[in-house]
Amino acid sequence: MKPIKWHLALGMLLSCVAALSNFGLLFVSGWLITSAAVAGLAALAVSQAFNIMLPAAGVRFFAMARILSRYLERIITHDGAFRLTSSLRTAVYALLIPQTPSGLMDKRGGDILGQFVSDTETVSAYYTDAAIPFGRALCCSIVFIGLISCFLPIAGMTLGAALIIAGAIVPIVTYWMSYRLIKQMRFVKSRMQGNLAETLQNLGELLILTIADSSVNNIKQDQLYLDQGKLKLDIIESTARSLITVIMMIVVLLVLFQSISAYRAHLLSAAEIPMLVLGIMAAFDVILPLPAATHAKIKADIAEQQLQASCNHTVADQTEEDLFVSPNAPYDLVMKQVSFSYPQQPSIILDHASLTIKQGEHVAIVGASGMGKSSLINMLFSFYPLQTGSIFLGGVDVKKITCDKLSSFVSVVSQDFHLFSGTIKENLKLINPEVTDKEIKDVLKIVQLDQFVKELLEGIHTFIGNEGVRLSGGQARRLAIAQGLLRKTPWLILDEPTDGLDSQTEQALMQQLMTHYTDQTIVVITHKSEILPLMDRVILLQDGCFHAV
Ligand SMILES: Nc1ncnc2c1ncn2[C@@H]1O[C@H](COP(=O)(O)OP(=O)(O)OP(=O)(O)O)[C@@H](O)[C@H]1O
Repeated sequence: MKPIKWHLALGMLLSCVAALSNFGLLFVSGWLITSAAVAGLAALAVSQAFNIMLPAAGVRFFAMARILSRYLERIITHDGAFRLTSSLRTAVYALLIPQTPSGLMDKRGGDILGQFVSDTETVSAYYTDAAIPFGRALCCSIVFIGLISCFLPIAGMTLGAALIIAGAIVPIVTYWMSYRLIKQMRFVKSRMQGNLAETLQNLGELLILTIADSSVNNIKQDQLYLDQGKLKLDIIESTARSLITVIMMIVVLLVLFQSISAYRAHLLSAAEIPMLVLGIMAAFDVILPLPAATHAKIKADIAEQQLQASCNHTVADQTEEDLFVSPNAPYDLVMKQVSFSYPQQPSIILDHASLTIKQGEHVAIVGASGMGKSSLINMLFSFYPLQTGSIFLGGVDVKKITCDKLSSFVSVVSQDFHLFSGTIKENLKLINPEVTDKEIKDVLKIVQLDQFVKELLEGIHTFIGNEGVRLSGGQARRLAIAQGLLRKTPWLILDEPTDGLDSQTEQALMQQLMTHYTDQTIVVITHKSEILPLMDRVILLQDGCFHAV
């Protein structure tokens, strides 16, 4: 973060230099043009050679400084904003990941994606779109008032009062008028993104159920609200800008009258009158972007609140030392007096339940639907806190084992497994890059996919589509099991591994697993009674307790 800070400070400095150069350019040009007009350029050059050369050089200097500083400012500030976005995204990602999935339980995928992409961008844009305009306006205003006061103190005071009204009061009123609307728009935008993501994801089902139209209508309505909101914000912003312009015109007129009076009193030369007037106009150049900057600030404030709310959930209270905690062999699982229910859910999944599974055992967990068999995986990985009791793996409380570490000991093939958009081989290599073609062949044989792959024109190089859409449900599930097997962990948990398989393939798959993985602990969560005889032990989960069958 330290190098970025310097980057951001340099951007702010260059932005101020650009604004001061612009002011200097108009200020000095005003003097030069009028001097030339009043005295006649040739006569002036002859009579006041030094005085004409100096402002002319000043004009060139300020013109060059303005171009150069604006160019450098753009490069530095935008580079700074990109760096800020990337470091913010990294930080948000690092905070979001450990919460999975309990901290994100009340959020939708589209929402999280929207937050990750647009909120981080909006917060970073605070720097270019809000911090720089406000910082520049503050710093430069002090310089402008000081300079104008040197020539005509009353003009400096008039400018000061006007800058306070235009640069502080107008933005405060803009903030007050826009905050609620922007907040509501942020909410509607997030809802629309969520709806859009879900509609696209489930388009097939929505079309079959003929409810796609209502989804599309919801999205259209939200878009309409956003368009109308954008129009209102534009009106507020342009009204505020117009108000600033009106204030500027009034100040210009006032300063003009004050300058003429000062000229008559021989306190000011004729050439200094347009210089002050042009200076006043240039001073307002730093105030005009403030209504837009106010909107950027509101958006960044709201985005920051949302990000903080998302990132502040903490799940496992692990310490730095826990990063080095590892289960010890033998990797037996011991559950002691565990009680568990999901947050804000009345049903009790486990009620002071105890269970031991020894390393190398092949165990089936059965029970009626909704009893909480799959939830055991969430408990093992500490995704949700237990109400009572503890779970130990290899003698270590799983609460102390980081998710990363635990997953190097336990592979889970859940019911909602995930396949990547790529080939069969790529999906397997992604899980274990070291895996050889021979190992791939062997594992495909174990999961009963060898024959199917042999018949494919491109074999293991066949593209399976997003989430494996080009495979049947049973084939996709077996590929997911192959992924789990290639992780080569001491523990393998398979949630409904034979769902969607004919009984012959089911038996062949389970037999292969049982004979090839004798050292591995295999826990199968299942409803299929046909595979139970192949297991060492069957455990029934009923009414929050484990029962031997
Ligand atoms: N993430 C979650 N948040 C809140 N409640 C949940 C969550 N996951 C599951 N549940 C609830 O917990 C209960 C147990 O669900 P679980 O999926 O563990 O049951 P199961 O025995 O595996 O069911 P099935 O055999 O049908 O797969 C259900 O009532 C379910 O609604």
